[in-house]
Amino acid sequence: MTRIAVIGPGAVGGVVAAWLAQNPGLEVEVCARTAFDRLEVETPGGPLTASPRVLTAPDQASPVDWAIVTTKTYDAAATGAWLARLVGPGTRVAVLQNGVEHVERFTPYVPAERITPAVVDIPAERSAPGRVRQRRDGVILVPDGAAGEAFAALFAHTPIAVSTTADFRTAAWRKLALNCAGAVNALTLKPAGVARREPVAEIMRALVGECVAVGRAEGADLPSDLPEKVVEGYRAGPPDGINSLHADRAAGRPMELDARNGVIVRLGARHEIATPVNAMMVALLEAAATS
Ligand SMILES: NC(=O)C1=CN([C@@H]2O[C@H](COP(=O)(O)OP(=O)(O)OC[C@H]3O[C@@H](n4cnc5c(N)ncnc54)[C@H](OP(=O)(O)O)[C@@H]3O)[C@@H](O)[C@H]2O)C=CC1
Ligand SMILES: CC(C)(CO)C(=O)C(=O)O
Repeated sequence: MTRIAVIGPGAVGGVVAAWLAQNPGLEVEVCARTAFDRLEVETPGGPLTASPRVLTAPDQASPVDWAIVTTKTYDAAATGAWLARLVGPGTRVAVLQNGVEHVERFTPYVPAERITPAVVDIPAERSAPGRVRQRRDGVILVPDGAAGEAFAALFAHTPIAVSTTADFRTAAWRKLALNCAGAVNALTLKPAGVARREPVAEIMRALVGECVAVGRAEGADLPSDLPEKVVEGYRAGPPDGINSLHADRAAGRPMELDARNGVIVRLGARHEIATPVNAMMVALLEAAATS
């Protein structure tokens, strides 16, 4: 029996835990901050339920085969307290978060060679603890190699397409390009359809243009038409789709501003690349969130 702990069963974690728990060969538990009875996920194919064991304090945890991190990037320290109990000699840690610093964020708690970074594209929204709407079956990308393959195998029974890539860096920067544009939704508190306004799309293109410049300096292979492609993607998707930065601001939670826009400014400064539009978004959203 493979033991899996999902740390942070929110939107992404709730989807992942519920799907993994459908395989009787996997023993799934969730490490939660807020307790709930069971997971109820509205998937593209219909309702899905699961009743994994719910742990609410790190001292209830013991070593597992896989620890899957699905907390927000700003909750890394609290996640580290779970990892201290969950990681034993054979444990692998998969980090399913946005941004491009999956490994750096967790090396204070786990050796880098134990960490499998993952790019997650599963749009999901949480309405209450344990209740999630999964908008698409979704995709997860992990690096080539034994750990990536073992992680992908965990999802073989699910409709989530998990695959490995030889160029994880590029995959992560491509996702960051999509996410940095989403700051516009958090600022306006308007879902994806706001991208249909041309002046708003122009701001999104500018955010992504800076991301492309910095990503290339960091070694990612990013096409010049990515800003346009990102806008097209927003316009083609459900107009009422709410990204997780927007969801955080709307709920009064902290936002992953540093991981999604601040990182472009930080790494841009290292390469002497100007990033005024991302810096402006960070400044405005920080100010908007401060009472
Ligand atoms: N939502 C989406 O569509 C997508 C999100 N992502 C990325 O995935 C990551 C997770 O995002 P998302 O699922 O939206 O986030 P959510 O806020 O929905 O879920 C995070 C969960 O972590 C829990 N948590 C916080 N602190 C702790 C703790 N100390 N111990 C245990 N659990 C804790 C929260 O608990 P509580 O219930 O108490 O708040 C919450 O359930 C982010 O990096 C995000 O950018 C990537 C692709 C899509
Ligand atoms: C782009 C999107 C909505 C889906 O994968 C996302 O990454 C998020 O909400 O954080």
